[in-house]
Amino acid sequence: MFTDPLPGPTTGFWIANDDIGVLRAIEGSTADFVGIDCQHGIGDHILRRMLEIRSSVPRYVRVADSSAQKIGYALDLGADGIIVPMVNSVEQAKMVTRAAHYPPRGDRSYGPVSPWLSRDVAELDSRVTILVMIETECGLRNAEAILNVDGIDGCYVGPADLGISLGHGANQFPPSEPMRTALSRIADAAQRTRKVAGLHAGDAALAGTFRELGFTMLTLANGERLVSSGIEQQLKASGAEAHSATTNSPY
Ligand SMILES: C[C@H](O)CC(=O)C(=O)O
Repeated sequence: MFTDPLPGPTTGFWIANDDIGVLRAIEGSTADFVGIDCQHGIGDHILRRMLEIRSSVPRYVRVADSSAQKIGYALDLGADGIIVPMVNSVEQAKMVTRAAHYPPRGDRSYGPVSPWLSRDVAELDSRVTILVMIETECGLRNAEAILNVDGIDGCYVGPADLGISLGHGANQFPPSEPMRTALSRIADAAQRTRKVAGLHAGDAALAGTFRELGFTMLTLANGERLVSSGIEQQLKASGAEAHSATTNSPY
């Protein structure tokens, strides 16, 4: 849960497959957070192993959908927060907060799993951060009202999905002019509602551009791309021929 004053600029990475080693490397770095992708990336089965060891780097799980089952499962395993895809309305945002909190705030079912998790309901309830993904034309229209929902800590924008929904295409790295306008609207809505504005920057070199638009919480790359660029860098440093298959992927 983010409290006022909101955190300053933060930078994180995604884990999109079963790279527990890369996850531990990110957790041992100065990254501010890690996103674990259970929507397009890894399946739920590996999540338990990923979260069974405590980390001082917050781990936000992107759940597959906004169902109470997916949200409860990630939190029971010890996610510090959830990133919920495709949140388009106030009603959906309210359902998400209810699924993430125990009564009286919500209707989450009790079942902490990871050994290091507290068994105290109030303590468990207070550690949950909720980020909703604004990534459709409808979500953009309702962004301010969604962010205003009590219990929503902020938004996280998926530029590819938002670009597709607005008819500008998936490749928004760097963002086109109409995309910049849309992104500014979301960042401004977050500022007005005193919530965090997050976004996938897709490239470390674009971090400054997105920070200027008002996004404070950025992800730069996923584990596969981190490993890939590390391999390329090592080969180059040794004087060997260096190229990599995935370095140019936006995730
Ligand atoms: C890292 C994410 O997959 C970004 C995303 O969801 C997007 O639509 O862009």
